[in-house]
Amino acid sequence: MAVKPQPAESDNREVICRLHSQQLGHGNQPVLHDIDLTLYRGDHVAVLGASGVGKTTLLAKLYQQMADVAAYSPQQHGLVEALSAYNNIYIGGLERYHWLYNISNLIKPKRQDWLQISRLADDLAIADELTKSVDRLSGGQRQRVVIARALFQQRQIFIGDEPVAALDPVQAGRLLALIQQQHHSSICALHQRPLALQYCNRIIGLKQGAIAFDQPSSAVSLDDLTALYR
Ligand SMILES: Nc1ncnc2c1ncn2[C@@H]1O[C@H](COP(=O)(O)OP(=O)(O)OP(=O)(O)O)[C@@H](O)[C@H]1O
Repeated sequence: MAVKPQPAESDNREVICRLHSQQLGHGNQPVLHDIDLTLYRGDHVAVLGASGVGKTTLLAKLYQQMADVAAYSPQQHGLVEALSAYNNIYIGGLERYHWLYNISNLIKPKRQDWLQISRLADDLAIADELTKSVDRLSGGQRQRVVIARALFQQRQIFIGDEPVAALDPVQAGRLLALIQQQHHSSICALHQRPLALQYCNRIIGLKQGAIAFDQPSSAVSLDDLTALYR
C-alpha cells in the first residue's frame, strides 16, 4: 500500500487536542514542520519514526497542551532513586491530597493508599518490589514503576514516550492494554511495530521532519512502518 499523508477521518467525536500548521523544535532549531494534528476522545495512537525524528518533541508539545488532563510517562523516567517503589508511585497522586497527608503517607503508608498501590503493582507484576528503593530494580521493573506512577495520577489521557521499551513483547502488550483500559485516550511513541498495529487504533508515522502518514491502524501494514526507518 502506498501510504499518503492524511489526517485520521474526522467525525462527531470530541476533540481533545489540536495542532494547526505548527512548527516544533528546540530554540531556533526546527524539528517538525507543518504539523496538523487533531486528537479525538477514544484515540489510542502510536507514534513511530526513526530515532531523532521528533517523537519526543511532538509528545512534549501535546503534553504542554493537555497538562491538566493527561498523565505523562517520559523517556527520562525522573524516578527518585533513594525512595521506594511505593513512594515513587505515590508521587503520581501528590496533587490529589493535602501536603500534610502526603508527608505522613510517604513516611508511613496509610492502609487505603497501600492497598490501592498494591493492586496497581499487582497488575504490573511489581508487587514484591514496592518496599525496595528504585535504584535496586531492573530496567524493566523501573519502567513499570514509571507506568504505575502515571496510572496513579488517575488522569483521563495517557501520553507515553516509549513507555514499554524495556519490556518483553508479552508484558509490553499487557501493559499497553492496561494503559488503554484506564485512559479514554492515549498517545505513545513506540518502537515495537507489531505492538503498535495490534494495540493502537491509529498510527502516526514521522519521517524527514513531517507527518508521513496518519491512518487507522487497519490501513497500515508492517512494511509501511518499516519504511519509516529507511
Ligand atoms: N533539548 C533539546 N535541545 C536541542 N535539540 C534537541 C533537544 N531535544 C532534542 N533535540 C533534537 O531534536 C531532534 C528530535 O529529538 P526527539 O528527542 O524529539 O527525537 P525522537 O524521535 O524522540 O528520538 P528517540 O527515538 O531517539 O527518542 C533531534 O535532532 C534532537 O537532537
